[in-house]
Amino acid sequence: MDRIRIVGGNKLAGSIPISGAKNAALPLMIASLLTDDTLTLENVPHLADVEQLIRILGNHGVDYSVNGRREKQQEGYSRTVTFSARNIVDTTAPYELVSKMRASFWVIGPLLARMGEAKVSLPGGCAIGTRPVDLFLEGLQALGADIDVDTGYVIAKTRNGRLVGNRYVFPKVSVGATHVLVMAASLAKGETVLENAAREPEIVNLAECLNAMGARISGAGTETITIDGVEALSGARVRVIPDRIETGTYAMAVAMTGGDVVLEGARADLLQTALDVISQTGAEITQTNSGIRVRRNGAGIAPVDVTTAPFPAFPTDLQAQFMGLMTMAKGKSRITETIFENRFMHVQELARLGAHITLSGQTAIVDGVPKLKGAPVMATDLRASVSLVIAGLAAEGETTVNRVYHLDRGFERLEEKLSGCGAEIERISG
Ligand SMILES: CC(=O)N[C@H]1[C@@H](OP(=O)(O)OP(=O)(O)OC[C@H]2O[C@@H](n3ccc(=O)[nH]c3=O)[C@H](O)[C@@H]2O)O[C@H](CO)[C@@H](O)[C@@H]1O
Ligand SMILES: C=C(OP(=O)(O)O)C(=O)O
Repeated sequence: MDRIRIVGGNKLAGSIPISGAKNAALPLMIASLLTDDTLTLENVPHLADVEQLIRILGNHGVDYSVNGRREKQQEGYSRTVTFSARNIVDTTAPYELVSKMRASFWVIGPLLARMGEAKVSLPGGCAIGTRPVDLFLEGLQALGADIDVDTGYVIAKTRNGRLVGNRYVFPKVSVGATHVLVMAASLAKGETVLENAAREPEIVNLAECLNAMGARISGAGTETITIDGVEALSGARVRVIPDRIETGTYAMAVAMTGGDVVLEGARADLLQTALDVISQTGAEITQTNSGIRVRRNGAGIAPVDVTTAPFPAFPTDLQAQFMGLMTMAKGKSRITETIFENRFMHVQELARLGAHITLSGQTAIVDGVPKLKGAPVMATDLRASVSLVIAGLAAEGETTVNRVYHLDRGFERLEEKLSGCGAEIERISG
């Protein structure tokens, strides 16, 4: 199993290209199931989750081809990928495929809307909480689907071959359930109004994609989304937005090690709350023509309290990384997680590097220390793993991060991007 070896202490300086967003690319790829035409996606990141979803879509009959590459771009960087679901050959998404990645459950929306039926295994994914699917099922039922759950599978059928538009109020904000209902309602008969919908930029990217395919969606990015269903969707060419979580992660790395880095292609409007918080810790953040510049000189890291919440608030997917940064703050900070009940798996690993953190329910109290010391660590999920990388970059001596497959789910060429800015970081295979 691969490991990442880091020798900490170097400031970061230079530029890091920000990849296409994993969490936007996945729903856009799934949207290809809604049409028998070709959907071309630009800026698709080269990640394990993307490869896994390609396998899942392939099982339903989706062909794909990689036909474009940015100039001077090396193998493995974000690329243009074409998806074609001319014939759906299977409406079942089996356990063996779906259990590896939560977002693969989302195929239920387009399969049901286009084919009138879907049988999809209950999902797996990162070990960050129980992650039920009740809102998906309730929402699809509101659009007229009959749903059964049997032997680990959700079996969904339309009554007369087509979903029917309706008003649905999410009892709780859910990114995934919003993606699924927006996709499903696009092909439903009549109008759907989704209230208390997720407002994440990835929802906006999906709505832009569906509208380019001929859907009639308004209000994406607000809490009320209106979808006027159409009979069929066509192909389109759409660009995946830059990854706001990767952006925030590298910004926090610079805020922790010190230095001066331009995050090429990053968009501040996708993570303004997180950038404001990083500024409060003492880093200087400016939007430039080419991206976001992050600088921190010798001044110490100021402690800042944060609470995760749905967009536009501070994202849960940056909570672990921010905790990494706060381990070396000059004082105490409180980090409260409100989205997932078990997203503190990094706490005990950060402690191995010398961090002082105590947990009180859903709040972590981080008592900053003047220095961390390298150690072998491992994490059980994607963002927790990268928080250990950030802490390792600032720690004295050598840190080895095990279970790199978590990082490969969501960070394209992580060690290359960081070593390009002066970090001593390498992958050790085997
Ligand atoms: C691939 C992808 O885009 N993943 C992101 C997506 O996950 P995902 O879409 O799974 O997250 P949700 O927004 O659905 O989850 C938010 C909360 O709602 C709960 N819930 C959700 C659905 C449901 O049917 N019932 C229910 O109770 C969840 O357990 C969680 O407590 O949004 C999360 C919240 O920003 C991010 O951390 C993930 O990185
Ligand atoms: C939790 C995440 O992904 P998933 O929803 O696929 O588990 C993530 O991207 O941080």
